[in-house]
Amino acid sequence: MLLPVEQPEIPILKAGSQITGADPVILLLTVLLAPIIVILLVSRLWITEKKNGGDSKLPPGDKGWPIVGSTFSLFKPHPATTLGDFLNLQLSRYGKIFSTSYLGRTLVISADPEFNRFVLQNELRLFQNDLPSHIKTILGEGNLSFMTGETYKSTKSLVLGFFNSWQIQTRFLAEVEEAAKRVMTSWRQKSLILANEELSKARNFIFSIVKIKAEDRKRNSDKMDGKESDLIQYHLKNNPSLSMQSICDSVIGLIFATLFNTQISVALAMYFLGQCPKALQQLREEFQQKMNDTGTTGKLTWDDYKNMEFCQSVINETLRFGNIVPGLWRKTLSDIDFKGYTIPQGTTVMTNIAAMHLDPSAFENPNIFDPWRWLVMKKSNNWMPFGGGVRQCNGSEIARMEIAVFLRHLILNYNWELDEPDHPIAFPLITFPKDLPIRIHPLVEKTA
Ligand code: HEM
Repeated sequence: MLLPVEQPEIPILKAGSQITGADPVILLLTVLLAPIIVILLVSRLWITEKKNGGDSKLPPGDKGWPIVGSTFSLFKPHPATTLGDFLNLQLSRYGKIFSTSYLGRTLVISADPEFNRFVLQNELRLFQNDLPSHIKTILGEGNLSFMTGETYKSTKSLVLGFFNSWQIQTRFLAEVEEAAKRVMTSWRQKSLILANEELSKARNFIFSIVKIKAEDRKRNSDKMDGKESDLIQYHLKNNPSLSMQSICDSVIGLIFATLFNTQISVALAMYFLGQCPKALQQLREEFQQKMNDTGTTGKLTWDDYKNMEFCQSVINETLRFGNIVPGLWRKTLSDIDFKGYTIPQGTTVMTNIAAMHLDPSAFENPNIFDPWRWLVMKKSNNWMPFGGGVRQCNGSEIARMEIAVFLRHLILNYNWELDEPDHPIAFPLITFPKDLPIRIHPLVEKTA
């Protein structure tokens, strides 16, 4: 029987955060400045409205408070497997495309798959990436996601195809297996682990391999033999105008942010599978069957990985229900007409991927972790964990393979259960507040 995954209440105030007393000077200043602030807020909002040509053809919606708009409601932490109160309310009031505002700017939010595909497929022509600054700060500069215009186009052309090449897939597979093995072996000495923290060690291990390679290339850039055996060499050969430092920065920046997504995906899969023993058992049987079929010494091949149907379904479902990237941010480059609405040039648009993933009209019982649905439906227009259009994730195949490798090592070697309640929170990046404490029990039979 499938059980809905527990959706806990999220505490808003932390202990010790209450206001304990009021300074008279601050009170006086507040009274004097309050009317000025209100006038500034209202006029700022009015100016913004004027600049956007009025609201007449914008999708309907609630603008929230002056200047701050709906910022606090929009970014309020909530379980990653839900949409949160704000989005649920707006979607039920205004439908799948609605307007709101954040930090004095109009924001259109869409849960409509047709509109979202239109937005993502018209990147660079009608839309441009427009991440909020706090997300940029969290992810770090030097990331391809923040580049726009010509810089983006030339950098993208360098990485395009590279991540999907046969060579990188097979080479990366060996490195990921090594990272998974190291981490899992170290667990043999423990019974209680903080899974998310442990997985970040694997992420750092993979990251350190890239860093060592980048530094090695930097020292030996004049001795290159012309073979494009990795991304760093590829950059060196094909983009000689880029400085060595910026090549290293871009590769490191790129890998660092993206490895976080994979780390959290594995943690999410462990969390979901831990609550769904039937799926865990079926996955274990598939892994064991594959090992028996190939008679290998435990090493996973690319073909094995591709042919594990239930494992692929578990990954699809984890990416749907976990909502690792809940929304993609864009800005309109011209006025956009869609379904009777006009969205003025310069408006921020958020394609809300989480709302598509949790839409009951697209997924039956969307609040249930049900990997079996993918054995039947195979694919869905509403499933977009890797985005779409030119910015679609270049590492989707590598990410899926990494998740499969980690799950395989984990499931063939351990049983586990949650030691105390924890739940993935959208904060805005996904986090487990307690780092996912799990109790592990080594299996003695077949190991990988
Ligand atoms: C489960 C893990 C991952 C998820 C859910 C994920 C998701 C995404 C999403 C939604 C985007 C689109 C961003 C946008 O449109 O603004 C993206 C972009 C990207 N991802 Fe991933 N990603 C994952 C792992 C990876 C990995 C492991 C790599 C590389 C090894 C990678 C490389 C990239 C790159 C290079 C882009 C930028 C594409 C561009 O801006 O043109 N991703 N990813």
